Amino acid sequence: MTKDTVISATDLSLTFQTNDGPVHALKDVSLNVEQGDFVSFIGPSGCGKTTFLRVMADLEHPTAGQITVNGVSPEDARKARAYGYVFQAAGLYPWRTIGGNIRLPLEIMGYAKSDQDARVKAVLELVELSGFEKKFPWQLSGGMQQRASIARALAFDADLLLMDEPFGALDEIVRDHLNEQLLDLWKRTQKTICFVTHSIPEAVYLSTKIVVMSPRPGRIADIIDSPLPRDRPLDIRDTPEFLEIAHRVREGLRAGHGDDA
Ligand SMILES: Nc1ncnc2c1ncn2[C@@H]1O[C@H](COP(=O)(O)OP(=O)(O)OP(=O)(O)O)[C@@H](O)[C@H]1O
Repeated sequence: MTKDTVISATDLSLTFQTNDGPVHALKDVSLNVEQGDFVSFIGPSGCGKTTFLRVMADLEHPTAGQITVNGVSPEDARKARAYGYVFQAAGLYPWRTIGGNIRLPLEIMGYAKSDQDARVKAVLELVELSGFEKKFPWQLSGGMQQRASIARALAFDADLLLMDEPFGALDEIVRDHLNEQLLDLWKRTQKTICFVTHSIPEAVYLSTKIVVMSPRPGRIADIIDSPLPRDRPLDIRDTPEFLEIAHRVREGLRAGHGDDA
């Protein structure tokens, strides 16, 4: 672990006790995420991707092993507002404007009105939604709503962004556009991003590191450090380098699937 290590997990396991017996959601997971990394977690349904993100966010507690976030426990990191969390659904309150939705956590935390105004303006610019502050969520497209939810997660200006399949429900063209915008935002802000996805092209296009996970129990099947440059036009997806990484991800997924593939 270096001074720039944001997430450090060692032999992390989490077993849920259910009526049907124990569910091993994570088993002996070890991973380091460094400052400025864009890390994607990819794997079949139920392999523990969301659980891992929730452990980072102190929303679940590991049953074995260690994890630190910015060098401290997830609980202390949460209290220090070390991360923003973006959910699969935008989850905006329909009776609040876009600005009002972004402002809500700042209001709850008691930020001064002038500070709230400045932060709302800044994050709307970051996600290219300036001018939409007074609109209601239903007046925006699905992609724009998801950008608003990213803006809300950025409101505290945390260096770490945890994103749980934020674009999964969007069509491919919108998703391509949001992927480009997210890469641009990541480069401009130099944030560290942990991103859950089911899509191989999305994982390869976005990431500096791809974590391939396998189910039953949730383990890491492969960690791929991407050789792609940080500047990535969308058509990089047609290059042999890109296709080679995508192939390795697919192989990792296949190997992890075992006999029931
Ligand atoms: N609170 C819980 N209680 C019991 N079991 C749970 C709980 N949360 C998750 N699980 C189980 O843990 C395993 C991992 O779930 P998790 O949601 O982390 O997977 P995932 O990889 O994110 O799946 P998906 O891609 O479908 O979102 C699954 O078998 C799931 O049913």
